[in-house]
Amino acid sequence: LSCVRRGPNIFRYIPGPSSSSWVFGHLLQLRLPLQMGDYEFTWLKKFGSVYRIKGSFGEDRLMVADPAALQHILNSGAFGELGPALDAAAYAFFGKNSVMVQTGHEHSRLRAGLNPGFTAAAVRRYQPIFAKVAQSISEKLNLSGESLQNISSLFSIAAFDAISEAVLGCPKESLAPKFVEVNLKVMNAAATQSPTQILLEAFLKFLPKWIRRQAVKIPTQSSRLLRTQTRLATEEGCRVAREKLQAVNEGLERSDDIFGFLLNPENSKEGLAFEDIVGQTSIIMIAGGETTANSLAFGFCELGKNIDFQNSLRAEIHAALSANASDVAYDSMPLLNAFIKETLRMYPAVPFPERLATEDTILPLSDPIVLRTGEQLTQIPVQKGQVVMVAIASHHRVPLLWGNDPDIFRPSRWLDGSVHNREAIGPYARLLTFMGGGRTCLGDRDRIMEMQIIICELLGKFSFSLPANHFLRIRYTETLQPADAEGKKSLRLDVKRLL
Ligand code: HEM
Repeated sequence: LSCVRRGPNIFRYIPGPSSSSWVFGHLLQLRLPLQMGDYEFTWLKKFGSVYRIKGSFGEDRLMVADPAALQHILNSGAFGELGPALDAAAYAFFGKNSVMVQTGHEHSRLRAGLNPGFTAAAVRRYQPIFAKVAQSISEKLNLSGESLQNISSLFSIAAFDAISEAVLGCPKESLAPKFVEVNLKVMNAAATQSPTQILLEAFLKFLPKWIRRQAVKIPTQSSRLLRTQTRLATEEGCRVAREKLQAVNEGLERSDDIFGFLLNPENSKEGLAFEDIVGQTSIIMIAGGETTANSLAFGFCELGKNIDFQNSLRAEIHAALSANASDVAYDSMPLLNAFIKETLRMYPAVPFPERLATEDTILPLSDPIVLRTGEQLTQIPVQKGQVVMVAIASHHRVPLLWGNDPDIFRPSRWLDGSVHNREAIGPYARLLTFMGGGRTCLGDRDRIMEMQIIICELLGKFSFSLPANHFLRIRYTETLQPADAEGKKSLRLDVKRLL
């Protein structure tokens, strides 16, 4: 039964959807559907948790949602690089020194140096920052005479404020206005995904990595914006870091934000250089801000749909606040945490990152697949150079793992035993939202805390409902984004102050 067929042609026999476009394969259906998952989740139901799709120009790719295969991809070291398009995008968005574009020893060195800034103890220091940011959203809602609010843009600004204070140690008002403006614009640039862009990316895979990474220099409007953004991020990161070092030289106390912490040689046993630290400004500001803002927005949309659940969650919040408003035990609130987990399950910010096999390897499978030939396969041989999709969003909808209604937003699944208790691959709640293995997201702990604090503050004081004729589009724009019918980032909710 457990046969392993070797040779490059094995993929031909792996079932998957048929494609009518040799040029695009399935990339348009995957990346530009009206609603994210329109095709992907149908394929998952039809072909199971590992199937073949077509990339551009006839390329075969695997969509992988199977737990054992994902464990291998993320932890074995055999998939040591990002896929070509993701690598070029990460390089363009985050710059050449960012941890995400490093590989091998250099990646491990940077991770080891950065980790101490993101431990649970470190994250607890940021709690007052998140509380302040949450209150500022409340104040904006209080001051606004309108009940209809674009919640997603409020969350974007708040998440940027939070990251700016927690990481750089300064309010966004003290950053260069151009830097702030460009950062807030840059995710909208990602939203300009089009067939042309996907085609351009398709050509990149034929080029060596160092040339591919120069694609950001092609003089288009969006690459100009990205270049400006990484330049300004490095300049602002350098300026802020220099000011911190100077303050210490003048005998002032060290700041305990992430940069301040990492610039202290006592905290960085791996000896991070100045450039190593400031080189992370862009990834932290962009990856950290938008992902959180959009996750919150999707969560509030679900609250707007389910008023009964919203009321129950609010009752839990009021009880926790009245028990101890100055030190809320967020992790001990069952509905709050079930709600956050369900939001991150249904709306994983990065739904299908690519990985490249850097050596020949064998993918083990939890669930055998049946080839077109009728043969059953418990392992798939993968050759060096093969691109696979880490199908996070699909993994989160495999019925065996999450219960028989995985397409439904149902926080109670986390409380009634529907969720699997297999070995976790990712760092949080058996989800893969923050990835897993050596490239696990660095910001997972503080994002959970930020979400807990913002949800408690807002739900404690306001009610949220969906306006009539509401339409939410879930767009893939490198990350998942809530959008209106025209595809513009937006989520409007009716907000009412509670008496
Ligand atoms: C809800 C919020 C967030 C989500 C869902 C999220 C998700 C992810 C995912 C899926 C990856 C892996 C991408 C890949 O390798 O293809 C990643 C990487 C990363 N994230 Fe996050 N992220 C979030 C917030 C943050 C925050 C707040 C920070 C920093 C303060 C952060 C910093 C990073 C960094 C530095 C990496 C690169 C790690 C590496 O390549 O070794 N993220 N994130």
